[in-house]
Amino acid sequence: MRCACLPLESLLAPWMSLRRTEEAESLPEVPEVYRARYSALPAAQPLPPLLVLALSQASPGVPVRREQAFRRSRTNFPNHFLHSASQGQDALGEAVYYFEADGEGVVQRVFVFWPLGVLLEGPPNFCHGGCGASLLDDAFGAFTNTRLRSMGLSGQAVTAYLHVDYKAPTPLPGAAVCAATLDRVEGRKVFVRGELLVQKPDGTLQASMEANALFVELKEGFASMKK
Ligand SMILES: CCCCCCCCCCCCCCCC(=O)SCCNC(=O)CCNC(=O)[C@H](O)C(C)(C)COP(=O)(O)OP(=O)(O)OC[C@H]1O[C@@H](n2cnc3c(N)ncnc32)[C@H](O)[C@@H]1OP(=O)(O)O
Repeated sequence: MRCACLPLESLLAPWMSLRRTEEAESLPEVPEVYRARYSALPAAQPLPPLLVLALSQASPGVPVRREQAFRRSRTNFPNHFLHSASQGQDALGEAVYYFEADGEGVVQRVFVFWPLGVLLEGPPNFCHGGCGASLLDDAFGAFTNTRLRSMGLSGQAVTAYLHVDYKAPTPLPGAAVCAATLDRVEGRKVFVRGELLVQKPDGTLQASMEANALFVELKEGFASMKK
């Protein structure tokens, strides 16, 4: 039977080998809500097909808006765990963050595409569970903090707990999309839920991990980020 899934090269290339040239490039302006953490995609960088597939399945008929897609700013966060220690040839590739906002500009969902190389292994040929949890935590953090900022709040919240259910192995090499959305809010407490999606051989998406988390907005903010 012919596999309907996206070919591996289209999942990984060119995102696995992308190297930052932020300073050298003239990139489009990024809206203030996203600017603290994200920079625009270079004009020549296509949206990853797996990300487009996840978006079209989550919101059928809604056009994908390229200007809502970003990458993390390495200039602002050079030491970020997922973009320093664990990134590189055959490990994590370059993430693409896509934010969905409502008519008032309030962030409602985030989708984060990650190329996954063979060096992320836990079980043979499958992604380490701790790596998947990190990717989900990162997507949940991206969602919570940009959502708060889009509502005029501090955008400085941290994980209090993260619960992950591993539903199926995540194949390597491969790619995944982490999706995060709001569960509920109680004061400073933001409850988030989401999943890590991979493509099955028949081309459909499957949640290989499901998660929920509590983020707490910091009373005082990050000491290092006082304006
Ligand atoms: C210039 C601008 C630039 C902006 C740019 C943005 C930068 C934005 C960077 C984002 C970055 C994200 C990155 C990814 C996410 C990480 O990886 S974050 C790193 C991992 N997380 C941590 O290190 C957090 C460590 N924990 C803490 O600091 C503190 O425990 C917390 C979570 C802030 C809470 O402390 P607190 O503020 O003193 O609040 P506390 O009164 O203890 O609890 C508040 C409420 O939460 C509940 N709660 C707290 N913990 C729990 C728990 N584990 N279980 C259940 N309930 C709990 C409490 O029961 C309480 O409930 P209520 O009584 O109000 O109903």
